[in-house]
Amino acid sequence: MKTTFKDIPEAYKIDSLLHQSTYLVNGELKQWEGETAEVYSTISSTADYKHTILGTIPQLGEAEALEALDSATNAYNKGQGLWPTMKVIDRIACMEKFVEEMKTKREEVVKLLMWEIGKNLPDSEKEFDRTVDYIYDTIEAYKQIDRDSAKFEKNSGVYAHIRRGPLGVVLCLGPYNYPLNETFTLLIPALIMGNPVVFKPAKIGVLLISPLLEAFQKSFPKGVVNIVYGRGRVLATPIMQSGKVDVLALIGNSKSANALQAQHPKGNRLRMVLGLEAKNPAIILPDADLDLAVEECIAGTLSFNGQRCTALKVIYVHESVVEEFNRLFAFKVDQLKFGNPWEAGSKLTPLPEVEKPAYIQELIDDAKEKGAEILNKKGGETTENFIFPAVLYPVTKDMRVFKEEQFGPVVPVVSFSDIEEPLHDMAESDYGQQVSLFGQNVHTLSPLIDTLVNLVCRVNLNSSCQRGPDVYPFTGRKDSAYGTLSVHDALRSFSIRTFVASKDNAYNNAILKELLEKKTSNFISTDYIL
Ligand SMILES: O=C[C@H](O)COP(=O)(O)O
Repeated sequence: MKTTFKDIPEAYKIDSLLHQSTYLVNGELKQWEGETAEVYSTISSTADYKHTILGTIPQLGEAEALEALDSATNAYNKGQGLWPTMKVIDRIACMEKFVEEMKTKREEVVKLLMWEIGKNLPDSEKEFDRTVDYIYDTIEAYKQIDRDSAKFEKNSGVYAHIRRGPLGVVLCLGPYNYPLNETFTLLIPALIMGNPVVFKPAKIGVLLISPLLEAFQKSFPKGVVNIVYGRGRVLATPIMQSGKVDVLALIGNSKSANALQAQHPKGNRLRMVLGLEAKNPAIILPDADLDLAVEECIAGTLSFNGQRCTALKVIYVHESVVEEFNRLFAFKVDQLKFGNPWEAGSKLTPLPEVEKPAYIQELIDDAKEKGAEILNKKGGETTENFIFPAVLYPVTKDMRVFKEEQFGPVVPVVSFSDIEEPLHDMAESDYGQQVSLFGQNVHTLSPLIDTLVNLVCRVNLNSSCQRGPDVYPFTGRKDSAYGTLSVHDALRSFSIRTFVASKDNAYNNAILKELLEKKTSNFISTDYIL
């Protein structure tokens, strides 16, 4: 498929290059006149369907990174700064102002999601709207946090009121596949709990943050949100080495997380909230509804071209139904429409990572050399920034596509004769996020689910894997995650529980009453008896 500028509808056109020349530090939108880097677009604007230049972003240096860090450090000021001591209601007001400002930028951000990362229009709109909802839900959850905690059982005569407060300065690094939504699942809870943030957007999906810079600047006190652009090793390394980061919040890969953690003087004792790799399997049992399994596996493996940590990355099918599954699945994959993100029905879109098609091709070649075949007619067809998903079968454990997190459009199918085979692989895997289980017999499913919940954190019954709804815990075992995200859990991940204890309940209650009347900075739940 070829596309030229003339094919791009007026509403989605970008007429000139986008030069982001400011960054946000200490409440100021600072002008940058130094080195810049080109940002590429995944959209074809030329007949030969190449990645094209969309604009430029600043490449800040170590000095600017440390300036941003100092600004956040001052806003925290060892827990005595403006942000951690601000009254709860005032912090909520900042967040409410921000979300109102953000909503005015929907059109711009959605357009950039399409141009920068190639996410199709419905999913780009969903990413924006889901983020807005996430912010509102976070505000509501914050008002309720810990209210429903169980009371302490033992009556020792010590009375307490429980509080929840911030942890300190957060370094926030987001992913390219959900540059707005997933980044904000770190940023928003961190902020509302009273933690100032230094945020560096990912290399891809960076310009779409620009329309929001001003909203951040207008809504939060100085130093609370700092946004810097540039190379991770230039910016994040000195920030981590300074030892001033209290929480590393990252969605990305474990290699980066390990490297950053090692740079921090506190190393293993550093608090972290991490969303990392996964190799979520689908397991299709002999009695599965195959039509349903195929539909769900299409969405699970290939939504946003498979570039989701929650994507299904290997499909295990019982040998008794593998032939039928493969036939139905391969046929459906070939029906998926490839096109630019705004085109109606585009399920597959150009890939934002320049090197991704070649990488996927390597996985295909390796699998073919070791005995797998491409089952679908279009599998492996390429243009410069796209490769049509290949369904590979039979995939075996020695193949790279079985071992690596492909994070792209290629689907390995493995057949099994005994359920112990996929269970064994899952137990041996470095990852443990989710699984999709397809079957109908309750007596077979229930013991299996009991086993699976100790291998992963979410079992999806007759449905594909996903993060949402955002009120559910989002986490993983082993190298898949550290800490838990979701509207409610993330508030806890970015805070610590403290309490005030007294043997005199009347006195404790009087203090509590006073604090509540004055509107405190840390959320106070109801009182407890220890
Ligand atoms: O890339 C990982 C995301 O958490 C996936 O989120 P999603 O399941 O909502 O697409």
